[in-house]
Amino acid sequence: MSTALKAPTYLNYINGEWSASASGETAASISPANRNETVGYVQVSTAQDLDHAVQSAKQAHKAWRKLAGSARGDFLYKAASAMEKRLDEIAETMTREMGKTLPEAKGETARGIAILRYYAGEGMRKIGDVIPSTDSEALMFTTRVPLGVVGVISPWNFPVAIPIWKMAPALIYGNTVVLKPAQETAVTAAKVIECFVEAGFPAGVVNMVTGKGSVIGQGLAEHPDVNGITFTGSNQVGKQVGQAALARGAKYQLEMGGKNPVIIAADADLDLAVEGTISGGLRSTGQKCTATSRVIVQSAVYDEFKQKLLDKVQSITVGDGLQGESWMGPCANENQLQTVMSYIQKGIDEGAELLHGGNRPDDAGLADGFYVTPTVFDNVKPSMTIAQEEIFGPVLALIKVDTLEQAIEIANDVDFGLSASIYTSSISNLLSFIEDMEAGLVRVNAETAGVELQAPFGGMKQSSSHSREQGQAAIEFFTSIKTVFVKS
Ligand SMILES: NC(=O)C1=CN([C@@H]2O[C@H](COP(=O)(O)OP(=O)(O)OC[C@H]3O[C@@H](n4cnc5c(N)ncnc54)[C@H](OP(=O)(O)O)[C@@H]3O)[C@@H](O)[C@H]2O)C=CC1
Ligand SMILES: O=C(O)CCC(=O)C(=O)O
Repeated sequence: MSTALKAPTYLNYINGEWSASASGETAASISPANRNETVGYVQVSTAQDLDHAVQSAKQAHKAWRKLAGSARGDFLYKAASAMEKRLDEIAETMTREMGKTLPEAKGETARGIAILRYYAGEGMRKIGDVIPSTDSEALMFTTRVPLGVVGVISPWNFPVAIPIWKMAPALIYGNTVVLKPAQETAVTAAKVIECFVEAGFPAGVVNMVTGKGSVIGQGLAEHPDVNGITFTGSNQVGKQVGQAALARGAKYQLEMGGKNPVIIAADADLDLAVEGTISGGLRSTGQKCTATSRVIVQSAVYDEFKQKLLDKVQSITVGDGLQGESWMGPCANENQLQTVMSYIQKGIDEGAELLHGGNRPDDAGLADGFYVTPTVFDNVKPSMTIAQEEIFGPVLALIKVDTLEQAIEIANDVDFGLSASIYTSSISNLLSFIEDMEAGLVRVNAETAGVELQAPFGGMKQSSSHSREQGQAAIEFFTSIKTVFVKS
């Protein structure tokens, strides 16, 4: 008799209850470290399930919006405490389901908890301004009201932090939520929702429906009772979501791709720059929208930087993120692995020189996972595909330039504008960079990734719908301003 336990099945969470989809269908969520391991089964939901969740959220909104902000905040504090107790378990599930290493998963879960606490506190902060009226007998001020029902469509690369940095501000400002997490990481999402359930949110305030993006994600974007849609993911899907929301007059917010550059100036601390390039480009297997992808180096230090970078990249251990010795886990899914491999081939075909990696690891123990070795290309021209398109994998493209002006020009010569960094010791270099770089996040002597939850986050150009998430900026999306004029 087999003693192997079947992986658990996770349900939708609708109107305060865990329920199976009307479809009767489930999908296996597998481990990218070993395709033969199933982490859990998740619901493949229908439009009918989604509608039930949206109607529950609409009904619950009536009472939720009437609560004091501090009372809503209490629920978020409780969710944070529930999650803190389960930090290790949730992080381990994330690593098994998505592939990032356990320390990264723990860091992300801790960040989710901190985001919940940050927005819990927002319930006590001001939501308007008094504005002097031209009528001396009148009182004029602004206040803010929630949108209503908010649809959250989240990706697999930050399965805890992204849903939370969308749901927590939505909730604190008085909206109710329907979450559609990426199907790849729906087990981790279910565990996040379990923490909200433990916090005792009223029925219908928080809902989760798992299923295909084309059915549940698109369904949310098109649903007439969903008042706001917040999305993080690919450019292509983001634009579709935005168009669907716009077509029916709903508010939307899109965070999409990046093609983030790091500039290494001739006066940089090269050891620091190497460290930041590796951490920014290769942690999470390069699957961050803020990941470093283009490494633009001044010719005076190009060879020295390249050698130092290679020395470090060669020592990276690729393996199962649950194993302590692994520095870099697998790609999150097979599609992503194939995308990365095809970009590597394109790089070779277009004439870039493959300096390191570019293949699957030859360790037989990794054959069932979606692993790729950390990859460095030399002699990359700014017009090459690997210097223009988001790869979302552990691939660094080295580009040589003579001057800082040239570096910034090349850094800006892409469709995206999410994050960018420079390593330099010169004030005039860093001032030019801050002034001229077209990116929503510019960082000096620090890697391109690394978002702080209390600061606005979002991109320029094709990277976003030009709104900002996180910090106090979140209030702009999740509320509408009401201008009040009172005369006795
Ligand atoms: N900016 C970022 O942080 C991210 C960027 N990406 C980029 O996107 C590429 C593809 O990744 P992928 O996972 O396919 O990203 P997607 O944009 O397809 O997925 C993001 C979210 O959108 C959902 N979705 C998919 N199709 C639709 C639709 N028609 N309408 C509404 N929602 C939908 C997905 O659901 P489901 O998972 O169920 O399909 C998921 O929840 C990556 O290679 C990377 O370049 C990916 C993830 C995050
Ligand atoms: O760099 C980060 O911490 C955030 C990255 C992010 O938002 C994303 O990849 O979607």
